[in-house]
Amino acid sequence: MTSQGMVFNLQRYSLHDGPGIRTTVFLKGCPARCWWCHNPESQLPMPEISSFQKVCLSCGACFDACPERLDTATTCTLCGACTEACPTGARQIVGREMSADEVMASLLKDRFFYEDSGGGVTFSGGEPLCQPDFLKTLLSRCRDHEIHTAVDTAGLCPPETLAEIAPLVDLFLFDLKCAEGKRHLQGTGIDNGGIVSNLALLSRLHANIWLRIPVVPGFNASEEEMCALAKVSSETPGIRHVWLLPYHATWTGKQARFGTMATGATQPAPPTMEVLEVFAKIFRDIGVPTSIGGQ
Ligand SMILES: C[S@@+](CC[C@H](N)C(=O)[O-])C[C@H]1O[C@@H](n2cnc3c(N)ncnc32)[C@H](O)[C@@H]1O
Ligand code: SF4
Ligand code: SF4
Ligand code: SF4
Repeated sequence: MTSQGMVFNLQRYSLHDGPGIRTTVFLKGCPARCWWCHNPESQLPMPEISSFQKVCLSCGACFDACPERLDTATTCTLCGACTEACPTGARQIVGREMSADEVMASLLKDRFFYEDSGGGVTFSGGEPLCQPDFLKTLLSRCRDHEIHTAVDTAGLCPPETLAEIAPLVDLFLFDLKCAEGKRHLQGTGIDNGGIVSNLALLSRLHANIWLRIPVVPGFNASEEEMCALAKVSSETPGIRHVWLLPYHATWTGKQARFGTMATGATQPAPPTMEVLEVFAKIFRDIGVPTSIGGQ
């Protein structure tokens, strides 16, 4: 099993990625390009330079320090000279190769919080199933330490990978973003056929799945779409709970940060609580336990 992987963040005291107090390990790399993704820095599988314009003083120190004169598109070697020269932290390298030992040392620091709160460790991203060997190593090591694990995934992997990982995981947070194939492709850049069949496969292998649905205006925030997703939820045996995650617009600041533009993205207003309650009722009316927000 691989003992090295590409990590872009380790977030301690996380309260929204499963039960209790958790540490969330964000693995870098995702084949999808959801335009609303609040972690755009997770998408490329390799380290990258970020430049957060909101805290940039335009002082030019990064330009002066860079042997390539900031020609990042073609010649950046990720040497880090610009990030060291930056006085505000506006310029950073995101993503670094970490060993399983390093990650575990960090996770074990909080094991008493996990035990006291009924929490544990969540692997997210990016798409954590894109680094299956590293993920397997970390899941096995957590199990050795009796740490509860969750995997936050959009099901973007071959079915064999999912089948191998499933027995090592205590809880799946599985995203199904849209039941309608064409709309899914337009919003995420990925066909949902493999995701739907992976969810069906997982429901035969695992009895503890929470389905998470980001409610994104202009993409899936309609009664028609929620009815279709509610039907899938009620017909999929392992789904214990559905969470409707209200869209939020933190991605807009980050898009500036990474210099990438989302496809055709305007910034919609987040859904109101009234609308979310109407959507939640659609699920509850057919017997699917449903909450609003992440846990
Ligand atoms: C960044 S994703 C990483 C895991 C996996 N790739 C996925 O999409 O499920 C983690 C969670 O954040 C949610 N999410 C992403 N962008 C969001 C946004 N702008 N508003 C609300 N939830 C968002 C996703 O739907 C998913 O449940
Ligand atoms: S990491 Fe190095 S090469 Fe890349 S932009 Fe910064 S200083 Fe230039
Ligand atoms: S060094 Fe930092 S603050 Fe100065 S121009 Fe570069 S990114 Fe902006
Ligand atoms: S699948 Fe998840 S990580 Fe990948 S782009 Fe979509 S929200 Fe972001």
